[in-house]
Amino acid sequence: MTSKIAVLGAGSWGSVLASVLDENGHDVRLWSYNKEQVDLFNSTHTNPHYIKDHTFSKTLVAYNDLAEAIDGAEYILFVVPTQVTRSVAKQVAEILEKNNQKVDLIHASKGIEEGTYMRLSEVLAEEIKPANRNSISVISGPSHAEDAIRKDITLVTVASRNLGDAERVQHLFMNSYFRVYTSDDVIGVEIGAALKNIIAIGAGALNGLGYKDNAKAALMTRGLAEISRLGTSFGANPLTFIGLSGVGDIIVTGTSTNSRNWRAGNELGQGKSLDEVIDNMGMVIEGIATTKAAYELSKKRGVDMPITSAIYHVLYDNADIKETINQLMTREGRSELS
Ligand SMILES: NC(=O)C1=CN([C@@H]2O[C@H](COP(=O)(O)OP(=O)(O)OC[C@H]3O[C@@H](n4cnc5c(N)ncnc54)[C@H](OP(=O)(O)O)[C@@H]3O)[C@@H](O)[C@H]2O)C=CC1
Ligand SMILES: O=C(CO)COP(=O)(O)O
Repeated sequence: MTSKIAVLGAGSWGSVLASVLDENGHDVRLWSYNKEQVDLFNSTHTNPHYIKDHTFSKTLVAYNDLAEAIDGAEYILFVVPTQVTRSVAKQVAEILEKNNQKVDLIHASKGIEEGTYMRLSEVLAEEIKPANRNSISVISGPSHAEDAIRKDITLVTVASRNLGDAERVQHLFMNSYFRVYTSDDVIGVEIGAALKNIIAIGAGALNGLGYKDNAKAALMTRGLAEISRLGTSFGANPLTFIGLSGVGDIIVTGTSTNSRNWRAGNELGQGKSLDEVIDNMGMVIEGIATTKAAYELSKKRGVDMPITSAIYHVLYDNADIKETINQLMTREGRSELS
């Protein structure tokens, strides 16, 4: 069965997810707020700033008018950067209300909203009234756009409070190279997805400083331990953190030069300033804002997150990275599982 799906955000991941859905035969409308990008996409079927050397199918059409993109849609998939999701959701809410339209919501973004410390399913629930929405799902996992667009094997998880809703979303995306598992642990999937970006920045920084495999494995493992501590404090299932949205995503972003978060950390480790790193990337580095949100959240909730705290001080207090690592290494000894 085919569905009408609006994909909001035509950056790296939005255009790849739209392409997967288009290939699966759905009626997909890809929305971008950038008119030039939409015109280029529709005339050349390319999106060169975000996805290099790829021609998209002619059946995938981009829209610049949000109302046109979501008119008649059964599903709306949000793939804009975390910190602008609320503003896009407000625009969507207005249109849905006016149309008296009810949709299923999905998001694929990885972050925590600054200031409110909310997960994105919470942001969507707050902005879009129950009269205009059915389910809210999150799709997440180890999935670099650069690999998925080449149809490399990619496995992700879709989480929804109700497993039946997750199963419907699973069927939208599943194909021979894009395999989707279901979960009802929305909290765990969203927290794993958001916080792995902090660890990816750390792993990149270690690389930039010349540290080798032992150090990176240590950071990723202990990083996952503190993500899991924060997640379970909110009621997440601890097993989620050894799944695709936990260890899976830490492996892919903590070891790959495709990761913007890893690359940002690597450049910081090599001595570049944060402003230089952000200016050069030209794409969203979610881990920067999420480090601040997670650091503040850990303080509020009394959850020990030494790695997040160390990365926060490097990013926001200009702390020296080597000195910060030294402080982590000379902390009092403790039991691994405490
Ligand atoms: N890239 C990947 O491999 C993956 C990314 N993700 C997640 O997907 C989310 C999006 O990332 P990604 O696609 O990579 O990011 P990109 O930076 O590649 O693209 C983001 C898109 O959102 C647009 N945008 C920025 N601000 C606004 C706004 N206020 N309103 C509307 N659109 C806006 C950008 O436009 P412009 O650049 O013109 O400002 C751009 O088209 C992130 O949370 C990321 O963590 C998840 C899995 C994989
Ligand atoms: O989340 C991702 C892959 O799973 C993409 O990570 P980056 O945003 O660091 O590129």
